[in-house]
Amino acid sequence: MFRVKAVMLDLDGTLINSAPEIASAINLMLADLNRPALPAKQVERYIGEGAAVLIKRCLNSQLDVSRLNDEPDAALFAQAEKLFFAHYANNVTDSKPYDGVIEGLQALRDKGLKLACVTNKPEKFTLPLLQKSGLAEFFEMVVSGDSLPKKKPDPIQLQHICAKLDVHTFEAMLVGDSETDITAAHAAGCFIVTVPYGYNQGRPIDESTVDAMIEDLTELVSQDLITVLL
Ligand SMILES: O=C(O)COP(=O)(O)O
Ligand SMILES: [Mg+2]
Repeated sequence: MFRVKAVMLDLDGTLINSAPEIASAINLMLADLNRPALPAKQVERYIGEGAAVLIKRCLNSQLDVSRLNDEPDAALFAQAEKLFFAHYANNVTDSKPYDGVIEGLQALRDKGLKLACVTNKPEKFTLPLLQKSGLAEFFEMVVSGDSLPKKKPDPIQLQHICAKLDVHTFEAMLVGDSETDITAAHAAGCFIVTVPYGYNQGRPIDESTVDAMIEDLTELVSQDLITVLL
């Protein structure tokens, strides 16, 4: 049982199953660059540290795995980023929430918790996606990957949200799907709960690094994991 005033929720892989649309936009980008398409599951493994890291990994995917995060040629990267952003703008709002998300958010809000969305996704994609999927109304705050000078795994987004919501970080919980979320939550000093269905670079979550694991968002309330601090 965790005593909190606020719950922060990751977006890609926690609230929304965005990998299929991200993979198709990536493959349209690669086609424009005359490069071979990547399997959607491979693109999914590159998600989690923002658009720039995703694009770099896709451009480096033919190289030895140890060079996945190398800096590609700057002109090539700039061209790829422009193409990816243009293609992703066309399908970003097609992505859908996972089962249990709407019900889970409703139950958290009904308990009187303050809710915020924290994502490494750029803001120009985050906001339309939240609007179109019907999730925007649940959040008092949304902090995207380019809203602040740094993003997860840095704790700055979580610290910023807690300061704005007027809660201590130890009175807040992050619900996420990846080691990026776990590292950020540990650094901020908030609780971390994970879902198993998202994008953790192809690895299962290490249970010993989290406060709890849930199958879907409804379990936060149905399993009595949260007590609301007054
Ligand atoms: O855009 C990403 O890299 C991942 O976004 P997330 O932080 O919502 O999982
Ligand atoms: Mg995520």
